[in-house]
Amino acid sequence: MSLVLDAGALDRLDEFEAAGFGVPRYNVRAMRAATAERPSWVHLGAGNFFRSLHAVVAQRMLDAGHDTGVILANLRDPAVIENSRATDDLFVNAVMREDGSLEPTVIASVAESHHLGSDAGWARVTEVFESPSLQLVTLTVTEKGYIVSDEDVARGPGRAGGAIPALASLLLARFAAGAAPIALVSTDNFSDNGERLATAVNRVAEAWAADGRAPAAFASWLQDGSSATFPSTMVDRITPAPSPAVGEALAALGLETTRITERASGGPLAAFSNTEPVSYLVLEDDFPNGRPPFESGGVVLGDRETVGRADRMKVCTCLNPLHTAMAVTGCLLGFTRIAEMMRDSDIRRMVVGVGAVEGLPVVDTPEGMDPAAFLREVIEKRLPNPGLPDAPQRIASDTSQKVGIRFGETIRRHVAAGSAQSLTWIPFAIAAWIRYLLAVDDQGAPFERSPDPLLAELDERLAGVRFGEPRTATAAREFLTDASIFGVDLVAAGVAPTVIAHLSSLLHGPGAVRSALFSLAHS
Ligand SMILES: NC(=O)c1ccc[n+]([C@@H]2O[C@H](COP(=O)([O-])OP(=O)(O)OC[C@H]3O[C@@H](n4cnc5c(N)ncnc54)[C@H](O)[C@@H]3O)[C@@H](O)[C@H]2O)c1
Ligand SMILES: O=P(O)(O)OC[C@@H](O)[C@@H](O)[C@H](O)[C@H](O)CO
Repeated sequence: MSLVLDAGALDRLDEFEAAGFGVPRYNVRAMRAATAERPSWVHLGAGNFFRSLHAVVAQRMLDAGHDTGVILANLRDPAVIENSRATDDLFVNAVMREDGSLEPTVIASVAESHHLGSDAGWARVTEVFESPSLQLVTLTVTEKGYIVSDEDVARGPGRAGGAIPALASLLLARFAAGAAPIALVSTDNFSDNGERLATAVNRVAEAWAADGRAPAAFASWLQDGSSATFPSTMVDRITPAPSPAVGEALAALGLETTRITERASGGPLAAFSNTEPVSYLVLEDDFPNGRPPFESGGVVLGDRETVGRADRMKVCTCLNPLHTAMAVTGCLLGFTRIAEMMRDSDIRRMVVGVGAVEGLPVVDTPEGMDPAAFLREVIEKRLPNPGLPDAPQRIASDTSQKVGIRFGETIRRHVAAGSAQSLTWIPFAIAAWIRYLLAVDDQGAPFERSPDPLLAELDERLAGVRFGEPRTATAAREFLTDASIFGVDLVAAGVAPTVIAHLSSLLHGPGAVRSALFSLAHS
């Protein structure tokens, strides 16, 4: 049977079901009409993670009887929304089980999708923001998406700038249209992501209010604590970019729409997402205009403290620091799959060292969760999942935006506990990142680094550190004082000497990364 995701697919869902695909249990057309009339949820940042987490949560709520879906908006590349519309905003979410089998589901919870760079898209999303029924906006715009440039602020309201000024402009329209309350929900991988979003949006609103581009009352409205809220979240589901192998497995089930294209702005686009079985969405329950019935979508709701602890457990201790350490060493050692790296005993020891030995002793325990059990599941099941096509190269993207979040909190806690000087695996991971930045792999061959907004600046700052010259490791000392990168001044924290010692070993020449890793793993 040949299964095609197109405008007629909604009439052929029985064929998808017969071929083994999960299908929506609700009337998709009725959901779209209800959403157009009473929009409730907008998502900004139409990436893979949205498809495998938010859209799945929305589908579960719809299956359980909720009647409105998600309005998807993307700012940057028009191809992202063109890709969504090409399949009538339908896609397949393929869950890759640890036994190698596949669980595909047709997801239909995206009611509309809009490119914010087009007149029509901006007008429709503005209209949605003006609607009193809108309850929340979620974001996955990557860590760098929260950077607000001075030019963005100077440009004033409109859609030309980055994600945060665009969001502030849409909120200004909401304020002008009656100022109904709203929750603004960051679902990017920061600890305390609610606060981070609030800081970014408020900075823009205050600057516009100060130079008369927005009423002063707009900035106060955003900050009064009850009109606009910024709930914290913990989000978790390892979602690699769509992989050709998963596309082939879906094609074997009869799906025709499995082509993967490369977007001009980088990254693949497909009519499917691929992800793991485990997922967590923990939300601070602070929605001033009401909220969808998230409980029926499998979401855990809690207070700020609970969510913050869950988030720090995952982002600062039990998952993302392991990922970052694996990403940079994996790229240096020539790996292209995380699961394969987990079969390497030295790398496994590094992962245990970063998470269990150095992270767990200073982690906060979130209510109802056990960090040691969470970490065990990450190390024993999730990272080694052979079906999950995750790559160190994906995870290495934007490391400059993440290294402080991944390691800074743990280092600060060790400083407070007086144990910072005993750290060795985290300093090794930081040294490996600097070694990675030299763009020479462990064989001595050049490799292409993953995108990162600071690459050019980092090259300049680390120009004195040279492959094959271990003594140049000390040239990184000044860089290690930069708390805006590392979340803490590593020299003041007493961690810099260990980083420099590791970096010196890593700079010895071909084979030095493997040999330093081996020595540390066996010390
Ligand atoms: N993929 C995962 O496993 C995963 C899991 C947990 C959390 N997250 C969070 O979700 C984010 C996105 O992950 P993804 O897998 O969807 O990535 P992706 O590359 O598939 O999508 C990234 C999205 O962010 C937008 N974007 C990129 N740079 C931007 C910028 N400077 N300003 C505004 N928007 C920008 C893109 O247009 C796209 O919509 C991550 O950075 C992370 O914070 C991802
Ligand atoms: O998405 P980033 O860039 O913040 O980090 C890369 C990965 O560590 C991340 O995407 C994980 O897969 C995810 O956090 C798992 O929930």
